[in-house]
Amino acid sequence: MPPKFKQNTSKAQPEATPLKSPTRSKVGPPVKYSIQSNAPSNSSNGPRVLYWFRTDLRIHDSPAIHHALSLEPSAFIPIWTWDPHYVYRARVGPNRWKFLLESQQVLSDRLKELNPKQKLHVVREGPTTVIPKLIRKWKIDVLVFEKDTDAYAKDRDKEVFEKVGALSKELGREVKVVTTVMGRTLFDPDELVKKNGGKPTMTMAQTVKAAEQIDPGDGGKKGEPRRCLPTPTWLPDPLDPTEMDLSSAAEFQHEVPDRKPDVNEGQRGLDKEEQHYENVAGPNNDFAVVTLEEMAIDPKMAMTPHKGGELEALRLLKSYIDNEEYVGTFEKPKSSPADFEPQSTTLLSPHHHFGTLSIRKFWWDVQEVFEKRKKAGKTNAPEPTNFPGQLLFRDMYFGAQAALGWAFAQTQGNPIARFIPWHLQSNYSDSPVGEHLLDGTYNVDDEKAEEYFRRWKEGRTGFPWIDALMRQLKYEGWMHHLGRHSVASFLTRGGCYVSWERGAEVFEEWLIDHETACNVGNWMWLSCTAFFSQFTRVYSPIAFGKKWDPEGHFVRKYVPELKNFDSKYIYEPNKAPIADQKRWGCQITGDGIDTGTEEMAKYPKPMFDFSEMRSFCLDKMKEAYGAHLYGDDPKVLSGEWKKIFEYPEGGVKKDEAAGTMSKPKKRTRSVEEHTDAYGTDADVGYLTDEEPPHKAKRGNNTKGSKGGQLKLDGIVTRGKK
Ligand SMILES: Cc1cc2nc3c(=O)[nH]c(=O)nc-3n(C[C@H](O)[C@H](O)[C@H](O)COP(=O)(O)OP(=O)(O)OC[C@H]3O[C@@H](n4cnc5c(N)ncnc54)[C@H](O)[C@@H]3O)c2cc1C
Repeated sequence: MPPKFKQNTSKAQPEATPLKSPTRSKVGPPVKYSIQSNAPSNSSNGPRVLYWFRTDLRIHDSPAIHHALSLEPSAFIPIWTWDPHYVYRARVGPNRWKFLLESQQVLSDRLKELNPKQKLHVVREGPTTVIPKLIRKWKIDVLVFEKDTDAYAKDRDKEVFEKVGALSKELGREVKVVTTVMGRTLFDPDELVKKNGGKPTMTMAQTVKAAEQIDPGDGGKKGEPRRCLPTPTWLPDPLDPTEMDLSSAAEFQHEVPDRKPDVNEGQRGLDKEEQHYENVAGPNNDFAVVTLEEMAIDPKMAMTPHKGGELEALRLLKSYIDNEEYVGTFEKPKSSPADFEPQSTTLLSPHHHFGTLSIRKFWWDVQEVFEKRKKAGKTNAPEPTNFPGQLLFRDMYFGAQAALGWAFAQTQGNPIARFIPWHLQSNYSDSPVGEHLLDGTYNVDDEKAEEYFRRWKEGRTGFPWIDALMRQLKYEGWMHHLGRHSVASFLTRGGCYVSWERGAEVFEEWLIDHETACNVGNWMWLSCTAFFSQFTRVYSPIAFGKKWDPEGHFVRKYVPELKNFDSKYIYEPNKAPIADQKRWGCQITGDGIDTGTEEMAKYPKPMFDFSEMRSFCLDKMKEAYGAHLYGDDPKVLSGEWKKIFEYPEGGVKKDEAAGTMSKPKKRTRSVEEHTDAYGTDADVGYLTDEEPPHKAKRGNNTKGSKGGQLKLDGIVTRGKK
């Protein structure tokens, strides 16, 4: 008889042997739960288990699935709840929806492979209302899900706990709620915080020190993430279809959510009513995965070439792991932000976010490569710039977020966020879950800053490196880490002097790998709000791209109107003689709204003098640092900071003459003295001042290939003819 779990070890466990103590094998999985290897049929007297998938859309190395199956269920019902919070209140663009829906479909197919009666049951209602109803209707005994330390998730899960507790009393029988360890990070973020003295993890050193005190609980060493768990090879049945059917349940009152406010309204694209909440089990009453069309999202707007789903994640991981040289020598600062097809880093981040790839599998597979290389006398790249270091950075941000909750993702009330009187600051409102939460709007204190922000977002700043990166983000949903450095520095302290929160919101909307902890943490880092403070290190929007990609292949792909420009002008096309601009089919003029014609495109001039704005920002940063204010300071919360920085009380602050931001003061030091083409994150070795060699290049890297032009059909629309 086949065991319920596939053993990922060289020594398969003997059949019908419940494992009492965890054992370790080379690649990993100690077996924490007893494995019953009876015939693959439902246990007749086991509990009915409702399994709630969230950010764990996989069957490999899943602590919660593992636990659920160890209960030997008489029925196992895997669900996904279609939470209106993510549909209407969190910013999610078409690309991320596409990635999620693909991931769900692949998961559903994977479940079906394990048992033809199984699938992912998508229930189209918020979890806090639908779960108690499902428990009642399906006579569930145990609800199982994986822990999540995101601020929203914590509140939501607490509410589910309370509601199930109340239901349990009402029904007069025990309904258990089991939350298993978090599978989305290497270490439990709450544990990291505990071992860090109750404080947010703010540096790599703190994170590693805290991790070193955590026992993985599987026989492994302190400081090591726990080993991977086996993949199930069989699943129990759900209930029979008549019992599953919700349409016939008179007591099942489907709650259609309030659509307003809908922060995603502008990007649905199809001129039709949304249908995804019409029926709790979908239009065919079969719990099918929602479609983009049902959400009124135009599939043409979901252009990302990056595919969701566990199989793609495992395929990608294997392709890297098979390339031992790449894994062993990978150093983030040496990977090029200008590489594409393939990119220079793994692009596994969206899979980590949705849990289509276990973060621990990535960790342990890399460790195995390191071991192999060590045995062969080869050296491996050092932490933190190597792959394990990258994963630890991720945990660091999760630890910081876990300690601070909602406050982590905003300035007001945030004790780690240095207060900087940026333009376009967030508006706040009191809220039932806490004081001073972002209300989703921002204050346009300066029209010019608003224009800079719009042009940055839409990739029409007139700086081709910045515009190429922003268009890559918008259309593909991903950007290399150092590209993110460039555009984040440019929007905040190294160009536009616009609040990091505006940038984080755009990333939230467009990234397929959006992860609040990492996004907010990195935006605070790049804007020198928290984690990093060397604000004199500014990325040049010209020199930085040029260093990596002198020929401008990346710019030519994503800003195709410049594709014929000579390399000499590709980063500063405004400097090209007019006759050449005409010859190359693109005039450098305007603000980028009028994109010209097929015959003669238009690309904007730089929207400002970078050197001037850089100096202006440096002065402002110096002033802000001098004031020593943080987000939780009473002067920040009360608005008294406006007096300190002579900030306008409200409305739009315009320069008398031209409606520009208050004039940049001339600095005594030259721009060159400050402008560091690479920037330096000495603390973490993100970047070095060295010439960036393409050391950790992937096998068939096509950087520099002629085939790199992007066919941006429908992207860069040519206006009037
Ligand atoms: C302004 C800004 C915003 C960001 N927003 C996000 C976000 O929303 N979600 C997100 O996952 N990452 C974010 N990052 C971090 C980083 O840019 C991405 O994780 C990385 O580029 C993803 O590409 P990759 O999978 O090829 O990374 P790789 O270089 O292959 O790294 C492997 C994995 O390590 C993790 N990782 C790598 N670098 C970081 C980092 N600095 N912080 C946290 N985790 C890291 C990711 O899970 C990644 O998949 C942001 C960085 C910046 C500067």
